[in-house]
Amino acid sequence: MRKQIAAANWKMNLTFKEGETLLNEILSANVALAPHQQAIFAVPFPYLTMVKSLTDEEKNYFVAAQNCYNKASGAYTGEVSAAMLQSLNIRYCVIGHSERREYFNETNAILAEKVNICLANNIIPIFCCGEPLSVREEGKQNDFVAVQLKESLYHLPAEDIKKIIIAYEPIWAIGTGKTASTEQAQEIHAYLRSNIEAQYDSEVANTIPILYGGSVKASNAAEIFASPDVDGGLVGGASLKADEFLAIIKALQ
Ligand SMILES: O=C(CO)COP(=O)(O)O
Repeated sequence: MRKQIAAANWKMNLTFKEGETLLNEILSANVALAPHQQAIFAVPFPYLTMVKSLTDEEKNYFVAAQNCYNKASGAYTGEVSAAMLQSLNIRYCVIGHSERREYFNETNAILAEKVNICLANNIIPIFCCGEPLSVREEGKQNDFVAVQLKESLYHLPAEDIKKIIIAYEPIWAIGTGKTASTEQAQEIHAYLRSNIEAQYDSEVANTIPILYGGSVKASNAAEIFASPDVDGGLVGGASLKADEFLAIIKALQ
């Protein structure tokens, strides 16, 4: 059975204390997750050890970094390496969020390096893809995401790409309150899976969880997650409120 994942992306929000309070509120609800379900909290670097110490991996609650650098180590002031994350036993890292692509000029080629360095350090990339509004309006979204996968993931052998989580986040739906319709999400998730199958095989394609991101909230999560090729969500704004994110965790199928 494919993993079903509710992933919180706190982005650059919350003080340490606010983050700790939010997390404690969520964890104290003790929502039981089935073996194929996971809740993952992608938090700012300074909060990783706090979140790591509070989340119980045996109960399928995990912490993730939001980024790492594409070089192993050295004179890169201000950057954080995958090896550093591994040394904190962090198991997941968001790679290629559209905000990083846009504001930090992360190209598909750089993201391929980040994917490689994560895998080399036993960190599972949560690889983000998704098109801007102009591309959606032209109806070219499938071609757009296909290039993102090809240039950042398709150099990987089957045994490595199988470890990855993909998050499809249409840029026009991020933080806008506008979600892709259930049909739009299912359609492009099915396309992503068929593209992976064409490059690898159906076993690989059916193993990789594909999360939807973009204005997921308590009121729409269950409907979005019900689609056969949507395996959960990567959630921004609604992950900053305990009751909202708890409802999203409970909406996992
Ligand atoms: O970017 C996102 C998650 O990574 C989505 O953000 P929102 O849920 O705030 O739209």
